[in-house]
Amino acid sequence: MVIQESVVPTIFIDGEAGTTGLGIRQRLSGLPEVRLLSIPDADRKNPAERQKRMAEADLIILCLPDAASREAVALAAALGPDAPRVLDASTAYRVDPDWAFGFPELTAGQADRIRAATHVSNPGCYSTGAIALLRPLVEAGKIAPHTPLTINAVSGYSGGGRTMIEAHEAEGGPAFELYALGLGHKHVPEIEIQAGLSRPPVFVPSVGHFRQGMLVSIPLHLDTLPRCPTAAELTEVLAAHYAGAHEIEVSAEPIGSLRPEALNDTNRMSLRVFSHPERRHALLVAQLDNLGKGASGAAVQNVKLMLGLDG
Ligand SMILES: NC(=O)C1=CN([C@@H]2O[C@H](COP(=O)(O)OP(=O)(O)OC[C@H]3O[C@@H](n4cnc5c(N)ncnc54)[C@H](OP(=O)(O)O)[C@@H]3O)[C@@H](O)[C@H]2O)C=CC1
Ligand SMILES: CC(=O)N[C@@H](CCC(=O)OP(=O)(O)O)C(=O)O
Repeated sequence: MVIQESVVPTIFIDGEAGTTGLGIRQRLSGLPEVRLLSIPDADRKNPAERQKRMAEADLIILCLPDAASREAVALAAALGPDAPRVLDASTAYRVDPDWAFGFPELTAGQADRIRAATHVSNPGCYSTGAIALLRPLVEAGKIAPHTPLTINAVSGYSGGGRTMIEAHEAEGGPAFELYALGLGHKHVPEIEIQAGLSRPPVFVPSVGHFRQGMLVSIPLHLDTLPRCPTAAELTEVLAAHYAGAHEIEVSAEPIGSLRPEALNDTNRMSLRVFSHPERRHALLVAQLDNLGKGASGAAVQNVKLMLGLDG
């Protein structure tokens, strides 16, 4: 394809040297439809140099800690009419009503909201799995919004960014650990709001000594849900909701175990419903790459929507 230089949209990734930034850069570098601006390593934390690149960009992607993201948004806004559009990978704006939530498969019209938005917030990795499982079931009336829910999840250590990667790879981290045991993990608000719940779920994340990959699981007592649905009914709702979604598959394959790493280096997510019908127990499970559909892959999906490259 021959693309005229003048119409090629320009992107600046603020935080391109970090885990998520690098993943986005690698994915976008294969796209001839965009031009990537870069910043010398010595300047990557220099606000004036970053702002100079923002002024040249049509879209900036922020792959920074929350506080630095907020600073970057202010740097971009200060450009006034020349301000670029913003896609933020941090937690800072995921429940801000002025930002579009960057999960195109969330609900009808969400992809169009992302296409039209000036400010888009990329979902968190755990949140992506939990919201993908819950939102269609809440919308279909299978799970009542006030249902007391618990979400268990395990992530590879790359979910903790450079610091956790270095700790696990240099010093050898724990084989497995529960964390966020104050039960105040930063993803709870976005899961509650974007899944359409009216009661915050108990969220129990954990990290294992493997680089990437993730499982998010939600146990259900089916007889506490409206009209006691079967697992097959829950699967049908999910399958219908994601029927046209390229990155999300709903599997009914009968398997007895699941590994977090199965979808590594893809942008895909698999959703499953397991059950014990006599006990009326079910388990919803999402399997994804925390660095793929959980971060950089999702960001590139949003970039394509924002720049009209998804056709
Ligand atoms: N890892 C994951 O699975 C996911 C991460 N995210 C989110 O993406 C964002 C980035 O995370 P991740 O890539 O994992 O983290 P990393 O720590 O790997 O990368 C963050 C990058 O930002 C740089 N940075 C920090 N402060 C500034 C600043 N003031 N100005 C410019 N650059 C700065 C860091 O530099 P230095 O290292 O030198 O401090 C580093 O290169 C976070 O908000 C995270 O919550 C979202 C989904 C999943
Ligand atoms: C293992 C690990 O530490 N994971 C990170 C979540 C990473 C992620 O996807 O979330 P954000 O985009 O919201 O940072 C954590 O629990 O804080």
